Amino acid sequence: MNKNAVRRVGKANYLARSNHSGIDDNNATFSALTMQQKVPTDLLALEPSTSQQAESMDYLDLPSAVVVDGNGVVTAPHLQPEKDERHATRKSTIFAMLSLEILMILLQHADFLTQQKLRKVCKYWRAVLNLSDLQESVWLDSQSLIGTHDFVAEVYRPRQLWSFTLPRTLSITYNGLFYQRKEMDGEASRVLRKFADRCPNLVTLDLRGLYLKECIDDWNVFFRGVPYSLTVSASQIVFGMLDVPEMRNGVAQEPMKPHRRCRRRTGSGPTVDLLHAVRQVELNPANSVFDALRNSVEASRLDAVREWVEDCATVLMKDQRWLGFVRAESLPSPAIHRISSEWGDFEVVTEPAEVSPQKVVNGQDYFTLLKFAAYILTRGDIALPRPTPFKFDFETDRFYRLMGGVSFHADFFRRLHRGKKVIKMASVFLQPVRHYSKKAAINHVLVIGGGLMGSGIAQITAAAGMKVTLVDQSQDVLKKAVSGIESSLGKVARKQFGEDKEKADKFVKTAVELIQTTTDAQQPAQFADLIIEAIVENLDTKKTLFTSLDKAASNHTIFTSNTSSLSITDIAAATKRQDRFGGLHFFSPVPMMKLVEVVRIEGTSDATFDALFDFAKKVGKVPVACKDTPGFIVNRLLVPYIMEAVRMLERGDASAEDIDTAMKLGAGYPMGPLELADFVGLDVCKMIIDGWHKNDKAQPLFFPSPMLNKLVGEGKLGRKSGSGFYDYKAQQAKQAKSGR
Ligand SMILES: CCCCCCCCCCCCC[C@H](O)CC(=O)SCCNC(=O)CCNC(=O)[C@H](O)C(C)(C)COP(=O)(O)OP(=O)(O)OC[C@H]1O[C@@H](n2cnc3c(N)ncnc32)[C@H](O)[C@@H]1OP(=O)(O)O
Ligand SMILES: NC(=O)c1ccc[n+]([C@@H]2O[C@H](COP(=O)([O-])OP(=O)(O)OC[C@H]3O[C@@H](n4cnc5c(N)ncnc54)[C@H](O)[C@@H]3O)[C@@H](O)[C@H]2O)c1
Repeated sequence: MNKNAVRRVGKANYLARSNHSGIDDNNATFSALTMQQKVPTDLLALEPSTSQQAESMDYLDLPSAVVVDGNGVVTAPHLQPEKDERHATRKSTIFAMLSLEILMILLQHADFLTQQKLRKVCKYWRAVLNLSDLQESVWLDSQSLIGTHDFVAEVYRPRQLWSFTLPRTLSITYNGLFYQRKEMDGEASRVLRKFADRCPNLVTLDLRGLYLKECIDDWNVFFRGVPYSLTVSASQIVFGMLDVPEMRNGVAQEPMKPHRRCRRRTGSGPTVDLLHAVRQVELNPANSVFDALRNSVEASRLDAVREWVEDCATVLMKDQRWLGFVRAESLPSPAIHRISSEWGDFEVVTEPAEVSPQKVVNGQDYFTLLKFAAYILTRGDIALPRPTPFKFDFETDRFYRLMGGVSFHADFFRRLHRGKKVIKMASVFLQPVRHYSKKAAINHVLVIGGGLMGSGIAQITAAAGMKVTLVDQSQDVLKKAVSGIESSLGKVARKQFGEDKEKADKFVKTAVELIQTTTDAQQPAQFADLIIEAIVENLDTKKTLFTSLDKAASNHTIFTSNTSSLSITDIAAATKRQDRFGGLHFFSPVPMMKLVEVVRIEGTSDATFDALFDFAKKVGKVPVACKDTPGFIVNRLLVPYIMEAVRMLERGDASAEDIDTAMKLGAGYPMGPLELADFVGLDVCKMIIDGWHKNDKAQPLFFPSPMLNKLVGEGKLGRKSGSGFYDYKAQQAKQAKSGR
């Protein structure tokens, strides 16, 4: 480890001064803490505020944790990860930019203060976020991003940005971008979109800066994918930022003015904070939602809080506010205009804010919020609302949903640092979060295997509006798959839109455009929310694939296999993500068969199972729940049935045609058993039966079939190869000619 990596600083100098955000009290904070608490003397504190300092600190070399207030990072562009080759190999390095305030809290509660004990910090941090792998979390305090969008775009290239493989968390404090609103249109919003694309499990965005209308559009884009979040952040109703005017009946009698300390500066600062205060305040103490909450918390009626949480959808509907980003309370608009004309570098947008009186927050309000959040965090038994109660209505922009995650803005702590109380509260906050995220959002699906099943799965997934990456071993197979998908989508479109060719074409085009193909599964695995494996029915091959995917994929990614006959448990054993593993057994032809068996192994978490169930519904299927028993439900019955038909044929008891006709007309099956075996693929049938035979040699039902083996040996795999029990060549040639 580089000697310079850890700087042991003197007591009076724990952290460099934070020169952003209009608050210069970090040293004061630390002094206060030093007096009150046993503050360490060998604290690792990296907050390089000059590039010189930053250079000497070389945090990329740290073994397990880096605590950097992002402010410093901007001044040290030479620390761009990609410029440092070591970065690429240093997977064990945690490049976490924790906010200074959180660090302070950690310091109070983690007696970690030696380099060796840094892991303890990680533990705490993990506890806060319930991250299973801190290595993949990045805390971006992007106050630092002010005026540095190029830098950001440069540094956080998709392949380089670790947060792109985040399991669940990326926190972006986004106020800086407000100040630089002109840039917001271009580079920054491009970067933002990338974040949003790549971090569908984004937990918290504190978008203080997204005040401007054009920013709000970005905001929309941003939040489409945010599944888990309750943001509690009223902090920007800032103490010390405003000269508080006389209030009558809760209404400011004159426009608020920026505090003299907070005159215009060249960084993020009061403008941002002030506007945040008027525009984007979550759980705003001035609203009735907050009152209800406060009353409950203060009266220690925790059940009422629970009710409140569970009921918040209703409350919000009634109040026409959003939880999380509650529709803003607003300062009296003259105040906005005044500030606007004084500071003059931003546009005032009054829409869609509702104008209503703004109360000034007092310390008690903060505590209430803090208590509330701490309570939510620490009560594992609270059933936090699932997304469903929140009508996630893109049309009306009600896009924010309350779910399992809770995030604080660090300003809670900043503002309260003087009281011991906050430390106490923070200790509550730091309790492990047991009940964290619920269901994963599935926006990007990686389908591996572009054969019969994989291409069908890719088709229906894209048709349902999700991004798909389809992987197979050769470009030829992929080309064939895409052309098959196009033609199959054409049939669906014809059925759906009849004569309306324009609509039909658009439907096909939109879906096809959502499908990308590649022969490399590793790269897209980093960005997928769900992986569906539909490759050859061979346990070793599947395990090899999953082992490599487990390394490449993001932590949050759910893995599934579409296996017909193998044990999902056996396949999942190749990975370290038993909780995010399950079976998704589709039926052939995928676009037409309505069933999906959702298979649960012992380790499958509820969240995973729910997400898979939901996914099946989202792609238009009817899911059924299955245990991981051989053949699940359908194949347990289907395999013996088809097998008996093949043996009947082998014995010469009846012809293929008669067996099939008999079962169609006598038992009402849409296809006869041999037709079906051809349809499924005789190689698939053989692999199933061979596998089961291997597992249970004595079971006569599973004895190999010479006829099946012969056909497969001759490359007669059924429909897909042009012949099997039947010959399809003539039929296929006819279809090709007629274009059907
Ligand atoms: C001794 C050792 C032996 C070993 C044996 C071991 C065997 C083990 C076998 C187990 C295999 C398991 C495999 C797997 O795990 C599980 C399975 O998938 S099992 C297979 C399940 N599938 C079936 O059972 C299919 C049964 N067949 C049907 O239901 C129908 O035949 C059909 C496939 C739905 C087709 O219906 P038809 O009416 O016949 O077909 P049409 O061609 O007329 O089409 C009807 C209608 O649909 C439209 N259409 C056609 N294709 C598509 C498409 N791709 N997408 C969308 N729409 C499509 C078509 O245009 C028609 O529309 P319409 O004209 O009606 O408007
Ligand atoms: N055929 C069915 O009716 C059916 C139904 C349900 C489930 N399944 C299951 O789905 C899976 C796929 O079946 P199918 O019928 O689509 O088979 P298929 O032979 O049509 O397709 C398999 C595809 O996987 C590709 N492949 C093989 N190894 C690969 C790898 N390591 N990486 C990427 N691609 C790879 C092959 O090139 C091939 O294109 C099997 O597990 C099968 O048991 C099949």
